[in-house]
Amino acid sequence: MARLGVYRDFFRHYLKLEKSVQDQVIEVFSKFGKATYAGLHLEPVKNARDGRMHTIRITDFWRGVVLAPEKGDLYVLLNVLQHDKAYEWAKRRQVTVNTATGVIEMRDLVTLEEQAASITPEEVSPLFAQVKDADLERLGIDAQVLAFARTFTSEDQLDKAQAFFPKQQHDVLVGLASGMTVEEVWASLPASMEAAEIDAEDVAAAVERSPEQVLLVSGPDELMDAFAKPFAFWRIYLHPSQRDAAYSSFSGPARVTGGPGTGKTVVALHRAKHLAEQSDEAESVLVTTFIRTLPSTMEAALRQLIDDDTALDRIEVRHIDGVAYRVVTGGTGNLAVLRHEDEKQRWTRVIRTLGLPSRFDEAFLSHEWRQVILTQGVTSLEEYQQATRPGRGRALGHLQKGQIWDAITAFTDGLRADKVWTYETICQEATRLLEAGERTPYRHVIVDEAQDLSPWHWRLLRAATTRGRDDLFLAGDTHQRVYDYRVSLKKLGIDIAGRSTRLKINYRTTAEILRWSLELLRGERIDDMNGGLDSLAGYRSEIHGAAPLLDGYPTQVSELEGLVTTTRRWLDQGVAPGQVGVAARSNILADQAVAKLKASGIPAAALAKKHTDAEVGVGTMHRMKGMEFRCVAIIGVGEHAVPPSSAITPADEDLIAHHQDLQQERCLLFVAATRAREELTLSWHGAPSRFLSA
Ligand SMILES: Nc1ncnc2c1ncn2[C@@H]1O[C@H](COP(=O)(O)OP(=O)(O)OP(=O)(O)O)[C@@H](O)[C@H]1O
Repeated sequence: MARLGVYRDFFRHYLKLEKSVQDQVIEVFSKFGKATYAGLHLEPVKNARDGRMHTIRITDFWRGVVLAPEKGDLYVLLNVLQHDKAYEWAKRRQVTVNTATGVIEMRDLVTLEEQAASITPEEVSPLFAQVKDADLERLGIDAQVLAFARTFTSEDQLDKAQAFFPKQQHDVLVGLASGMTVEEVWASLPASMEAAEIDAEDVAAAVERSPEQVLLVSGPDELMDAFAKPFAFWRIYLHPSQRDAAYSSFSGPARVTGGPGTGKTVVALHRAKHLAEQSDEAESVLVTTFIRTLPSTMEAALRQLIDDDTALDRIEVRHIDGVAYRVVTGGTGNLAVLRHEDEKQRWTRVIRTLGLPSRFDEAFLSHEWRQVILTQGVTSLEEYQQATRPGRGRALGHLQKGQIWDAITAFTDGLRADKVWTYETICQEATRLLEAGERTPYRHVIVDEAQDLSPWHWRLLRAATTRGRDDLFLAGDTHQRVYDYRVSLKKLGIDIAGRSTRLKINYRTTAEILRWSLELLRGERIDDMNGGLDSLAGYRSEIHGAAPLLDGYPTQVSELEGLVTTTRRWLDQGVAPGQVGVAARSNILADQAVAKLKASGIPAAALAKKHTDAEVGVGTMHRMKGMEFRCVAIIGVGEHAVPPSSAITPADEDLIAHHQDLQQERCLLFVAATRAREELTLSWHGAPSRFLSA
């Protein structure tokens, strides 16, 4: 009986096929197991560079490319393309066995040879001058790739070679070019083997050794499952820099940074797996974040990633506020948490009772409490008088600080007396309890979207984690910060010096969408949470597609009509409704979009509610955090809506806060735009947002 493997890279391409072709792919291959070679109707490809390339009929117009090793009954579905393209693709490709790891690898042999022939040697110093041939060979670089790589003088040339080099060899070269040592790259290779054990001719054995590249399915059910959740089966293969960040041992806190879509969450998940598999205590690994929607998706992803139930049980995935809540309640009982409206009323009462001047209104006081008092951990008037107020431009005199301190004390005393809490006070209390106690609940803590945590969250995590090797691991990107907190990790006792990895390849978004999105942040000075500035230098995508579409409309009614047309176009192209995301700056507009789509017969639901794969997901830009969709429409990007004036401190009131608010709004639009995998549209009515004018 024939056995089938699916090349993992194909899953990404599969998503873009029309639904009818997708269905036919499943139909053809679900019968695969029952067939013998003769019954498979595999056609050899004439003039192929690799004689193992075959094709199989999917429909009259589409063919699957299948690798059929000479020995055995194992076949690998490599791609599905239109008839002529399938033959052309198969003709050019060659499958070989990597000499260091024994896994299979594929190259576009024809392009590689053409490119190699067109090279004129340059006078500049070569990119890999420091690396010896013997080391490159030990890392699995074969003679053809080695000869070509020796001609590279820039990372740009190496980038371009990605299109035709074998993936693992390319990854090795990228690792070396980014400054990793030969030993570091060697350690990052998935299970390197002794050269003597590798039979370069035995492709079937190599396929068996390549679970990261080929998903071997045991029968039609598993095949259906894989095609029903293609992303899950495709996300496993890690780049050396990702593998290094996820699987290294660090002497203290470490972090991974990188622009949107570079796989930081994937790294965080692999790190959780790695630490849990190594650990021997129950529930000793915490995975946490400030983004409400993330814990459930991360938990589901961990279940897919980890087979061992014992390791899985050692991991707790919890929202950061939930971590604090559990420490304070001890896991039983409830705390009364103040609603936003009630907090406002309490501030108003305090202002009235103390007769504060009108400039110290409820918004000012709640900001001062969070941004200065809680952020710096101020506990007395004396400390407050000394405290600097970065980001709070309005100067305060001694007397005024006294008034504000009285108001804030009255507010917090009131909370205590009435036994009501805010998430901040729960966090403070949890930290106090942990610092006073003898045991820390976690041995390892992994934080995703770390840029959005506040100083009191960091204090809590520091107090909750046993200090030592691999204690804290942060994944984040300050270019995506959409909340107010700017922290210095070092000042909070979290020193990541020398233990930071920056990822550069965006696996989600096309180069066209990325280029457009990056323009939104051009010239912005973005901090790195560690006293310096962050940079996205070298950040890139190797996937290509259409440029974003920008559309202005005369009225909101016509703009929402436009949204319906765009969404229909995507659905007609075969995009599943759940793979379409609609983002708006305000909840009101998001609700209107849901209503309009539904009234037009398009299934849609708010992302805040339980949104299924059969519905277009609509939400605020904040809600889009950490998500991804094949197609994204950002609506209402008008002059007054993005940024909304309510979110921007007036310049004459506080210039620093004004600039920070504007930057945060730009980051928010950047986050929404970079959720799109393939297509992005932005629309507005009236005049466009000032962010679009660049
Ligand atoms: N090595 C890889 N090969 C292929 N796909 C990858 C790889 N790493 C990550 N991806 C895919 O790229 C997408 C983005 O990954 P992920 O969500 O982890 O990125 P991120 O850096 O956390 O993004 P963001 O900061 O925008 O939330 C996902 O679809 C993921 O499966």
